[in-house]
Amino acid sequence: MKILGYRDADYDSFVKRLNRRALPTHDVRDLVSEIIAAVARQGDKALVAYAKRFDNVLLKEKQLFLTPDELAAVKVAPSTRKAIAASLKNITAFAKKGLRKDWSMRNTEGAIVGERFQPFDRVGVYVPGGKAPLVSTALMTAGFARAAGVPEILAATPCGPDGTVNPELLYALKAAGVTEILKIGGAQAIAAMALGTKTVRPVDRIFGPGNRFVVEAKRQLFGAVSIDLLPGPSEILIISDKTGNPDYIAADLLAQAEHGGDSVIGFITDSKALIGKVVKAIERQLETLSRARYIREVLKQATFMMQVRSMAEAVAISNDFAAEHVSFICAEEKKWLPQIRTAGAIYLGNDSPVAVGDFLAGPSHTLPTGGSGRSFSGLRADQFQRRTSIVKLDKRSVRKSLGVVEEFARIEGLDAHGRSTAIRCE
Ligand SMILES: NC(=O)c1ccc[n+]([C@@H]2O[C@H](COP(=O)([O-])OP(=O)(O)OC[C@H]3O[C@@H](n4cnc5c(N)ncnc54)[C@H](O)[C@@H]3O)[C@@H](O)[C@H]2O)c1
Ligand SMILES: [Zn+2]
Repeated sequence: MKILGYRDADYDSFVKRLNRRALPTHDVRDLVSEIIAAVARQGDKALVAYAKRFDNVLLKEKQLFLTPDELAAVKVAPSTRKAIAASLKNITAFAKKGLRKDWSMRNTEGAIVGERFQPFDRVGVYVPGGKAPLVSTALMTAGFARAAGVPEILAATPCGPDGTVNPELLYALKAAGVTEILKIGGAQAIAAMALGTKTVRPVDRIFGPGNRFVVEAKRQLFGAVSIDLLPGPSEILIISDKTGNPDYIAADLLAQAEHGGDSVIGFITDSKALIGKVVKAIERQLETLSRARYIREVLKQATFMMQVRSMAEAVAISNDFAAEHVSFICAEEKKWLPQIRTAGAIYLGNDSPVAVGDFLAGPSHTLPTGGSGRSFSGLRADQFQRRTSIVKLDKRSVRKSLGVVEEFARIEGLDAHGRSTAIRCE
Protein backbone atom coordinates (compact mmCIF):
# COMPACT_ATOMS: atom_id res chain seq x y z
CA MET A 1 0.00 0.00 0.00
CA LYS A 2 1.33 3.38 -0.96
CA ILE A 3 0.35 6.02 1.57
CA LEU A 4 1.39 9.60 0.99
CA GLY A 5 0.46 13.17 1.75
CA TYR A 6 0.89 16.50 0.00
CA ARG A 7 3.88 17.35 2.17
CA ASP A 8 5.86 14.31 0.95
CA ALA A 9 8.73 14.84 -1.47
CA ASP A 10 7.40 12.37 -4.07
CA TYR A 11 3.82 13.70 -3.89
CA ASP A 12 3.92 15.83 -7.05
CA SER A 13 5.53 13.17 -9.19
CA PHE A 14 3.04 10.57 -7.92
CA VAL A 15 0.08 12.82 -8.72
CA LYS A 16 1.50 13.44 -12.18
CA ARG A 17 1.64 9.70 -12.86
CA LEU A 18 -2.06 9.38 -12.00
CA ASN A 19 -2.84 11.34 -15.17
CA ARG A 20 -3.33 8.27 -17.35
CA ARG A 21 -3.90 7.42 -20.99
CA ALA A 22 -5.33 4.03 -21.84
CA LEU A 23 -2.62 2.46 -23.98
CA PRO A 24 -1.42 -1.16 -24.08
CA THR A 25 2.11 -2.27 -23.29
CA HIS A 26 4.26 -3.47 -26.21
CA ASP A 27 4.28 -7.11 -25.18
CA VAL A 28 0.49 -7.27 -24.88
CA ARG A 29 0.07 -5.48 -28.20
CA ASP A 30 2.44 -7.83 -30.03
CA LEU A 31 1.03 -11.02 -28.54
CA VAL A 32 -2.53 -9.98 -29.37
CA SER A 33 -1.71 -9.09 -32.96
CA GLU A 34 -0.07 -12.51 -33.32
CA ILE A 35 -3.22 -14.18 -31.94
CA ILE A 36 -5.49 -12.21 -34.28
CA ALA A 37 -3.33 -13.10 -37.28
CA ALA A 38 -3.41 -16.78 -36.34
CA VAL A 39 -7.20 -16.80 -36.01
CA ALA A 40 -7.52 -15.00 -39.35
CA ARG A 41 -5.24 -17.57 -41.03
CA GLN A 42 -6.21 -20.83 -39.34
CA GLY A 43 -9.68 -20.17 -37.90
CA ASP A 44 -11.01 -22.90 -35.62
CA LYS A 45 -7.65 -24.65 -35.54
CA ALA A 46 -6.12 -21.59 -33.89
CA LEU A 47 -8.99 -21.42 -31.38
CA VAL A 48 -8.32 -25.01 -30.37
CA ALA A 49 -4.60 -24.36 -30.05
CA TYR A 50 -4.99 -21.23 -27.90
CA ALA A 51 -7.59 -22.91 -25.68
CA LYS A 52 -4.97 -25.56 -25.01
CA ARG A 53 -2.17 -23.06 -24.47
CA PHE A 54 -3.94 -20.45 -22.31
CA ASP A 55 -6.89 -22.31 -20.78
CA ASN A 56 -5.39 -25.76 -20.51
CA VAL A 57 -8.37 -27.43 -22.20
CA LEU A 58 -8.44 -29.94 -25.05
CA LEU A 59 -11.34 -29.10 -27.35
CA LYS A 60 -12.16 -30.54 -30.76
CA GLU A 61 -13.17 -28.17 -33.56
CA LYS A 62 -16.70 -29.57 -33.29
CA GLN A 63 -16.86 -28.75 -29.58
CA LEU A 64 -16.32 -25.00 -29.67
CA PHE A 65 -20.00 -24.21 -29.04
CA LEU A 66 -22.19 -25.28 -26.20
CA THR A 67 -24.82 -27.71 -27.51
CA PRO A 68 -28.57 -27.12 -27.00
CA ASP A 69 -28.66 -30.31 -24.91
CA GLU A 70 -25.94 -29.04 -22.58
CA LEU A 71 -27.84 -25.77 -22.18
CA ALA A 72 -31.15 -27.53 -21.56
CA ALA A 73 -29.54 -29.60 -18.80
CA VAL A 74 -28.45 -26.55 -16.78
CA LYS A 75 -29.94 -26.47 -13.30
CA VAL A 76 -29.43 -23.84 -10.61
CA ALA A 77 -30.79 -23.24 -7.11
CA PRO A 78 -34.08 -21.35 -6.76
CA SER A 79 -32.26 -18.59 -4.83
CA THR A 80 -29.92 -18.13 -7.81
CA ARG A 81 -32.83 -17.94 -10.21
CA LYS A 82 -34.43 -15.29 -7.98
CA ALA A 83 -31.26 -13.19 -7.77
CA ILE A 84 -30.75 -13.32 -11.53
CA ALA A 85 -34.38 -12.37 -12.15
CA ALA A 86 -34.14 -9.43 -9.72
CA SER A 87 -31.02 -8.12 -11.41
CA LEU A 88 -32.44 -8.58 -14.92
CA LYS A 89 -35.59 -6.72 -13.93
CA ASN A 90 -33.62 -3.60 -12.93
CA ILE A 91 -31.31 -3.93 -15.93
CA THR A 92 -34.17 -4.21 -18.40
CA ALA A 93 -36.03 -1.22 -16.92
CA PHE A 94 -32.84 0.88 -16.95
CA ALA A 95 -31.96 -0.23 -20.48
CA LYS A 96 -35.39 0.65 -21.89
CA LYS A 97 -35.00 4.22 -20.59
CA GLY A 98 -31.73 4.50 -22.48
CA LEU A 99 -33.05 3.33 -25.87
CA ARG A 100 -33.28 5.93 -28.58
CA LYS A 101 -36.55 6.47 -30.42
CA ASP A 102 -37.16 7.37 -34.06
CA TRP A 103 -37.95 11.02 -34.67
CA SER A 104 -38.40 13.41 -37.57
CA MET A 105 -38.86 17.12 -38.16
CA ARG A 106 -38.94 19.60 -41.04
CA ASN A 107 -35.77 21.57 -41.77
CA THR A 108 -35.70 25.22 -42.83
CA GLU A 109 -36.46 24.33 -46.46
CA GLY A 110 -39.35 22.08 -45.47
CA ALA A 111 -37.65 18.72 -46.09
CA ILE A 112 -38.45 15.90 -43.69
CA VAL A 113 -35.30 14.87 -41.80
CA GLY A 114 -35.07 12.32 -39.04
CA GLU A 115 -33.30 9.46 -37.36
CA ARG A 116 -34.21 5.80 -37.27
CA PHE A 117 -32.87 3.35 -34.69
CA GLN A 118 -32.89 -0.40 -35.20
CA PRO A 119 -31.19 -3.11 -33.18
CA PHE A 120 -28.01 -4.60 -34.61
CA ASP A 121 -28.72 -7.93 -36.31
CA ARG A 122 -25.99 -9.89 -34.63
CA VAL A 123 -23.75 -8.91 -31.74
CA GLY A 124 -21.03 -10.60 -29.72
CA VAL A 125 -20.69 -10.23 -25.97
CA TYR A 126 -17.56 -11.28 -24.15
CA VAL A 127 -18.12 -12.58 -20.64
CA PRO A 128 -14.90 -12.99 -18.65
CA GLY A 129 -14.30 -16.34 -17.06
CA GLY A 130 -10.62 -16.43 -16.19
CA LYS A 131 -10.61 -15.74 -12.47
CA ALA A 132 -14.29 -15.84 -11.50
CA PRO A 133 -17.51 -16.79 -13.31
CA LEU A 134 -18.85 -13.27 -13.86
CA VAL A 135 -22.54 -14.17 -13.84
CA SER A 136 -23.48 -10.52 -13.35
CA THR A 137 -21.46 -9.50 -16.43
CA ALA A 138 -23.58 -11.83 -18.58
CA LEU A 139 -26.64 -9.83 -17.47
CA MET A 140 -24.92 -6.44 -17.67
CA THR A 141 -24.08 -6.98 -21.37
CA ALA A 142 -26.51 -9.45 -22.95
CA GLY A 143 -29.39 -8.10 -20.83
CA PHE A 144 -28.96 -4.73 -22.56
CA ALA A 145 -28.76 -6.41 -25.98
CA ARG A 146 -32.03 -8.19 -25.38
CA ALA A 147 -33.72 -5.02 -24.09
CA ALA A 148 -32.68 -3.33 -27.35
CA GLY A 149 -34.23 -6.18 -29.35
CA VAL A 150 -31.07 -7.72 -30.85
CA PRO A 151 -32.19 -11.04 -32.38
CA GLU A 152 -28.83 -12.84 -32.44
CA ILE A 153 -26.59 -12.61 -29.38
CA LEU A 154 -23.41 -14.65 -29.47
CA ALA A 155 -21.65 -14.92 -26.10
CA ALA A 156 -18.03 -15.98 -25.73
CA THR A 157 -16.62 -17.15 -22.43
CA PRO A 158 -13.69 -19.47 -21.63
CA CYS A 159 -14.45 -22.98 -20.40
CA GLY A 160 -12.57 -24.78 -17.66
CA PRO A 161 -9.96 -27.51 -18.20
CA ASP A 162 -12.78 -30.10 -18.26
CA GLY A 163 -14.51 -28.27 -21.13
CA THR A 164 -17.49 -27.12 -19.09
CA VAL A 165 -18.78 -23.65 -18.22
CA ASN A 166 -20.08 -22.70 -14.78
CA PRO A 167 -23.82 -23.61 -14.65
CA GLU A 168 -24.87 -20.35 -12.95
CA LEU A 169 -23.16 -18.43 -15.73
CA LEU A 170 -24.90 -20.55 -18.36
CA TYR A 171 -28.23 -19.99 -16.69
CA ALA A 172 -27.63 -16.22 -16.64
CA LEU A 173 -26.64 -16.19 -20.32
CA LYS A 174 -29.80 -18.04 -21.21
CA ALA A 175 -31.95 -15.77 -19.00
CA ALA A 176 -30.42 -12.70 -20.64
CA GLY A 177 -31.40 -13.91 -24.10
CA VAL A 178 -28.11 -15.20 -25.49
CA THR A 179 -28.65 -17.37 -28.58
CA GLU A 180 -25.21 -19.04 -29.00
CA ILE A 181 -22.37 -19.72 -26.56
CA LEU A 182 -18.78 -20.04 -27.73
CA LYS A 183 -16.61 -21.74 -25.11
CA ILE A 184 -13.50 -19.74 -25.99
CA GLY A 185 -11.93 -16.86 -24.06
CA GLY A 186 -9.23 -14.25 -24.49
CA ALA A 187 -8.10 -12.32 -27.57
CA GLN A 188 -8.76 -15.37 -29.75
CA ALA A 189 -12.49 -15.22 -28.91
CA ILE A 190 -12.66 -11.54 -29.88
CA ALA A 191 -10.84 -12.31 -33.14
CA ALA A 192 -13.23 -15.18 -33.94
CA MET A 193 -16.31 -13.02 -33.33
CA ALA A 194 -14.90 -10.13 -35.40
CA LEU A 195 -13.45 -12.05 -38.33
CA GLY A 196 -15.43 -15.29 -38.30
CA THR A 197 -14.14 -18.84 -38.72
CA LYS A 198 -15.61 -21.95 -40.29
CA THR A 199 -17.91 -22.48 -37.30
CA VAL A 200 -18.20 -18.95 -35.89
CA ARG A 201 -20.32 -16.55 -37.92
CA PRO A 202 -18.92 -13.01 -37.49
CA VAL A 203 -20.85 -10.36 -35.56
CA ASP A 204 -21.50 -6.67 -36.29
CA ARG A 205 -20.38 -5.28 -32.99
CA ILE A 206 -18.52 -6.60 -29.93
CA PHE A 207 -19.35 -5.75 -26.32
CA GLY A 208 -18.09 -6.61 -22.89
CA PRO A 209 -15.17 -6.46 -20.49
CA GLY A 210 -12.14 -8.65 -20.09
CA ASN A 211 -8.51 -8.77 -19.09
CA ARG A 212 -5.85 -6.79 -20.94
CA PHE A 213 -5.63 -9.30 -23.80
CA VAL A 214 -9.36 -9.10 -24.43
CA VAL A 215 -9.37 -5.29 -24.29
CA GLU A 216 -6.37 -5.04 -26.63
CA ALA A 217 -8.00 -7.42 -29.14
CA LYS A 218 -11.08 -5.20 -29.24
CA ARG A 219 -8.87 -2.17 -29.78
CA GLN A 220 -6.97 -3.82 -32.65
CA LEU A 221 -10.09 -5.18 -34.34
CA PHE A 222 -11.86 -1.83 -34.35
CA GLY A 223 -12.78 -1.33 -37.99
CA ALA A 224 -13.48 -4.98 -38.74
CA VAL A 225 -16.23 -4.53 -36.18
CA SER A 226 -17.28 -1.68 -33.96
CA ILE A 227 -16.83 -1.95 -30.22
CA ASP A 228 -18.61 -0.61 -27.18
CA LEU A 229 -15.73 0.74 -25.10
CA LEU A 230 -12.50 -0.44 -23.45
CA PRO A 231 -13.63 -2.09 -20.21
CA GLY A 232 -10.59 -3.70 -18.64
CA PRO A 233 -9.47 -4.67 -15.15
CA SER A 234 -11.78 -3.15 -12.60
CA GLU A 235 -10.76 -0.20 -10.40
CA ILE A 236 -12.06 2.18 -7.78
CA LEU A 237 -11.23 5.64 -6.55
CA ILE A 238 -12.82 6.67 -3.28
CA ILE A 239 -12.89 10.38 -2.54
CA SER A 240 -13.99 11.37 0.91
CA ASP A 241 -13.92 14.31 3.27
CA LYS A 242 -13.95 13.76 7.02
CA THR A 243 -17.61 12.66 6.91
CA GLY A 244 -16.69 9.29 5.34
CA ASN A 245 -17.30 6.17 7.43
CA PRO A 246 -13.90 4.41 7.65
CA ASP A 247 -15.46 0.94 8.02
CA TYR A 248 -17.54 1.37 4.87
CA ILE A 249 -14.62 2.83 2.92
CA ALA A 250 -12.42 -0.09 3.98
CA ALA A 251 -15.13 -2.56 2.97
CA ASP A 252 -15.41 -1.03 -0.52
CA LEU A 253 -11.63 -1.03 -0.98
CA LEU A 254 -11.49 -4.69 0.04
CA ALA A 255 -14.34 -5.57 -2.31
CA GLN A 256 -12.39 -3.99 -5.14
CA ALA A 257 -9.17 -5.79 -4.18
CA GLU A 258 -11.03 -9.07 -4.59
CA HIS A 259 -11.26 -8.39 -8.35
CA GLY A 260 -7.60 -9.08 -8.93
CA GLY A 261 -4.09 -7.79 -9.29
CA ASP A 262 -4.46 -5.95 -12.59
CA SER A 263 -6.80 -3.43 -11.00
CA VAL A 264 -5.97 -0.21 -9.18
CA ILE A 265 -7.41 0.88 -5.87
CA GLY A 266 -7.23 4.48 -4.70
CA PHE A 267 -8.40 6.48 -1.73
CA ILE A 268 -8.13 10.27 -1.65
CA THR A 269 -9.09 12.44 1.28
CA ASP A 270 -8.34 15.79 2.82
CA SER A 271 -8.45 14.21 6.27
CA LYS A 272 -5.24 12.60 7.49
CA ALA A 273 -7.05 11.06 10.45
CA LEU A 274 -9.43 9.24 8.11
CA ILE A 275 -6.53 7.50 6.33
CA GLY A 276 -5.34 6.10 9.65
CA LYS A 277 -8.82 4.85 10.50
CA VAL A 278 -9.32 3.24 7.09
CA VAL A 279 -5.98 1.41 7.29
CA LYS A 280 -6.95 0.01 10.70
CA ALA A 281 -10.40 -0.99 9.47
CA ILE A 282 -8.87 -2.82 6.51
CA GLU A 283 -6.65 -4.87 8.79
CA ARG A 284 -9.59 -5.73 11.02
CA GLN A 285 -11.97 -6.71 8.21
CA LEU A 286 -9.36 -8.60 6.22
CA GLU A 287 -9.14 -11.23 8.96
CA THR A 288 -12.67 -12.39 8.23
CA LEU A 289 -12.48 -12.61 4.43
CA SER A 290 -12.04 -15.90 2.58
CA ARG A 291 -9.69 -14.46 -0.05
CA ALA A 292 -7.55 -12.60 2.51
CA ARG A 293 -4.19 -13.81 1.24
CA TYR A 294 -5.00 -12.91 -2.32
CA ILE A 295 -6.43 -9.52 -1.31
CA ARG A 296 -3.36 -8.73 0.79
CA GLU A 297 -1.25 -9.10 -2.34
CA VAL A 298 -3.45 -6.68 -4.29
CA LEU A 299 -3.39 -4.17 -1.43
CA LYS A 300 0.39 -4.35 -1.45
CA GLN A 301 0.86 -4.04 -5.23
CA ALA A 302 -1.93 -1.84 -6.49
CA THR A 303 -3.34 0.35 -3.74
CA PHE A 304 -2.69 3.98 -2.90
CA MET A 305 -4.03 6.34 -0.24
CA MET A 306 -3.43 10.05 -0.44
CA GLN A 307 -3.98 13.06 1.73
CA VAL A 308 -4.67 16.00 -0.56
CA ARG A 309 -4.85 19.71 0.23
CA SER A 310 -8.52 20.20 -0.61
CA MET A 311 -11.60 18.76 -2.28
CA ALA A 312 -10.77 20.85 -5.34
CA GLU A 313 -7.48 19.01 -5.64
CA ALA A 314 -9.16 15.64 -5.06
CA VAL A 315 -11.59 16.33 -7.89
CA ALA A 316 -8.80 17.45 -10.25
CA ILE A 317 -6.81 14.27 -9.55
CA SER A 318 -9.93 12.19 -10.08
CA ASN A 319 -10.50 13.78 -13.49
CA ASP A 320 -6.92 13.03 -14.52
CA PHE A 321 -7.14 9.44 -13.30
CA ALA A 322 -10.56 8.82 -14.91
CA ALA A 323 -11.45 5.86 -12.70
CA GLU A 324 -14.04 3.27 -13.62
CA HIS A 325 -15.83 3.70 -10.27
CA VAL A 326 -15.66 6.84 -8.17
CA SER A 327 -17.13 6.67 -4.69
CA PHE A 328 -17.79 10.21 -3.54
CA ILE A 329 -18.50 11.02 0.08
CA CYS A 330 -18.59 14.71 0.83
CA ALA A 331 -20.69 17.10 2.91
CA GLU A 332 -20.64 19.48 -0.07
CA GLU A 333 -21.78 16.82 -2.55
CA LYS A 334 -23.93 19.20 -4.63
CA LYS A 335 -21.05 21.61 -5.10
CA TRP A 336 -18.50 19.07 -6.32
CA LEU A 337 -20.51 16.40 -8.10
CA PRO A 338 -20.86 18.28 -11.43
CA GLN A 339 -17.09 18.74 -11.49
CA ILE A 340 -16.30 15.01 -11.40
CA ARG A 341 -16.32 14.58 -15.15
CA THR A 342 -14.34 11.52 -16.27
CA ALA A 343 -15.68 8.77 -13.98
CA GLY A 344 -17.39 5.76 -15.56
CA ALA A 345 -19.83 5.61 -12.65
CA ILE A 346 -20.23 7.68 -9.50
CA TYR A 347 -21.47 6.26 -6.21
CA LEU A 348 -22.71 8.91 -3.83
CA GLY A 349 -22.55 9.10 -0.07
CA ASN A 350 -21.81 6.65 2.71
CA ASP A 351 -24.57 4.20 1.85
CA SER A 352 -23.87 3.38 -1.81
CA PRO A 353 -21.67 0.27 -2.03
CA VAL A 354 -20.19 -0.31 -5.48
CA ALA A 355 -21.17 -3.97 -5.10
CA VAL A 356 -24.85 -3.06 -5.46
CA GLY A 357 -24.01 -1.48 -8.80
CA ASP A 358 -21.92 -4.52 -9.73
CA PHE A 359 -24.85 -6.87 -9.29
CA LEU A 360 -28.21 -5.21 -9.08
CA ALA A 361 -28.80 -1.47 -9.37
CA GLY A 362 -29.55 -1.24 -13.11
CA PRO A 363 -26.83 0.71 -14.97
CA SER A 364 -24.42 -1.65 -16.72
CA HIS A 365 -21.33 -2.38 -14.66
CA THR A 366 -19.44 -2.57 -17.96
CA LEU A 367 -17.46 0.64 -17.60
CA PRO A 368 -14.34 2.27 -19.04
CA THR A 369 -11.08 1.58 -17.17
CA GLY A 370 -7.38 2.37 -17.32
CA GLY A 371 -8.04 6.05 -17.96
CA SER A 372 -10.33 5.43 -20.94
CA GLY A 373 -13.17 7.12 -19.03
CA ARG A 374 -11.78 10.36 -20.41
CA SER A 375 -12.94 9.33 -23.89
CA PHE A 376 -15.55 6.59 -23.39
CA SER A 377 -18.71 6.12 -21.38
CA GLY A 378 -20.11 2.95 -19.84
CA LEU A 379 -22.19 0.48 -21.79
CA ARG A 380 -25.73 1.65 -22.69
CA ALA A 381 -28.71 0.12 -24.42
CA ASP A 382 -28.51 2.54 -27.35
CA GLN A 383 -25.11 1.12 -28.27
CA PHE A 384 -27.05 -1.92 -29.46
CA GLN A 385 -28.99 0.26 -31.89
CA ARG A 386 -27.81 1.12 -35.38
CA ARG A 387 -28.72 4.65 -36.32
CA THR A 388 -29.72 5.70 -39.82
CA SER A 389 -30.62 9.21 -40.90
CA ILE A 390 -33.54 9.69 -43.26
CA VAL A 391 -34.23 12.57 -45.67
CA LYS A 392 -37.35 13.11 -47.78
CA LEU A 393 -38.03 16.11 -50.02
CA ASP A 394 -40.99 17.12 -52.14
CA LYS A 395 -41.18 19.58 -55.04
CA ARG A 396 -41.55 22.56 -52.73
CA SER A 397 -38.61 21.75 -50.46
CA VAL A 398 -36.35 20.71 -53.33
CA ARG A 399 -37.01 24.05 -55.03
CA LYS A 400 -36.25 25.89 -51.79
CA SER A 401 -33.01 23.93 -51.40
CA LEU A 402 -31.74 24.58 -54.92
CA GLY A 403 -29.99 27.93 -54.38
CA VAL A 404 -27.77 26.74 -51.54
CA VAL A 405 -27.01 23.40 -53.24
CA GLU A 406 -25.95 25.15 -56.45
CA GLU A 407 -23.64 27.46 -54.52
CA PHE A 408 -21.93 24.54 -52.75
CA ALA A 409 -21.71 22.67 -56.08
CA ARG A 410 -20.02 25.68 -57.65
CA ILE A 411 -17.52 26.13 -54.77
CA GLU A 412 -16.62 22.43 -54.67
CA GLY A 413 -16.49 22.18 -58.48
CA LEU A 414 -19.10 19.40 -58.53
CA ASP A 415 -21.52 20.55 -61.23
CA ALA A 416 -23.27 17.16 -61.51
CA HIS A 417 -24.38 17.69 -57.91
CA GLY A 418 -26.01 21.00 -58.78
CA ARG A 419 -27.56 19.50 -61.90
CA SER A 420 -29.08 16.55 -59.96
CA THR A 421 -31.05 19.02 -57.87
CA ALA A 422 -31.87 21.52 -60.60
CA ILE A 423 -33.33 18.80 -62.84
CA ARG A 424 -36.07 18.25 -60.27
CA CYS A 425 -37.06 21.91 -60.32
CA GLU A 426 -37.51 22.26 -64.09
N1 LIG B 1 -14.56 -2.79 -16.66
C1 LIG B 1 -15.59 -3.53 -16.46
O1 LIG B 1 -16.69 -3.09 -16.69
C2 LIG B 1 -15.43 -4.94 -15.99
C3 LIG B 1 -16.54 -5.74 -15.68
C4 LIG B 1 -16.33 -7.05 -15.31
C5 LIG B 1 -15.04 -7.55 -15.26
N2 LIG B 1 -13.98 -6.75 -15.56
C6 LIG B 1 -12.59 -7.22 -15.56
O2 LIG B 1 -12.45 -8.24 -16.49
C7 LIG B 1 -11.29 -8.97 -16.15
C8 LIG B 1 -11.51 -10.44 -16.39
O3 LIG B 1 -10.28 -11.03 -16.47
P1 LIG B 1 -10.07 -12.59 -16.35
O4 LIG B 1 -8.64 -12.82 -16.61
O5 LIG B 1 -10.65 -13.07 -15.10
O6 LIG B 1 -10.96 -13.23 -17.48
P2 LIG B 1 -10.94 -13.09 -19.08
O7 LIG B 1 -12.01 -14.02 -19.55
O8 LIG B 1 -11.01 -11.68 -19.51
O9 LIG B 1 -9.54 -13.63 -19.55
C9 LIG B 1 -9.23 -14.96 -19.55
C10 LIG B 1 -8.71 -15.37 -20.91
O10 LIG B 1 -7.50 -14.67 -21.18
C11 LIG B 1 -6.64 -15.49 -21.95
N3 LIG B 1 -5.31 -15.45 -21.36
C12 LIG B 1 -4.95 -15.75 -20.09
N4 LIG B 1 -3.63 -15.62 -19.93
C13 LIG B 1 -3.13 -15.22 -21.11
C14 LIG B 1 -1.82 -14.89 -21.57
N5 LIG B 1 -0.75 -14.94 -20.76
N6 LIG B 1 -1.68 -14.50 -22.83
C15 LIG B 1 -2.74 -14.41 -23.67
N7 LIG B 1 -3.98 -14.72 -23.29
C16 LIG B 1 -4.19 -15.10 -22.02
C17 LIG B 1 -7.16 -16.89 -21.87
O11 LIG B 1 -7.53 -17.33 -23.13
C18 LIG B 1 -8.38 -16.83 -20.98
O12 LIG B 1 -9.47 -17.51 -21.54
C19 LIG B 1 -10.97 -8.63 -14.70
O13 LIG B 1 -9.79 -7.86 -14.67
C20 LIG B 1 -12.15 -7.80 -14.25
O14 LIG B 1 -11.80 -6.78 -13.36
C21 LIG B 1 -14.18 -5.47 -15.93
ZN1 LIG C 1 -16.80 -5.06 -8.08
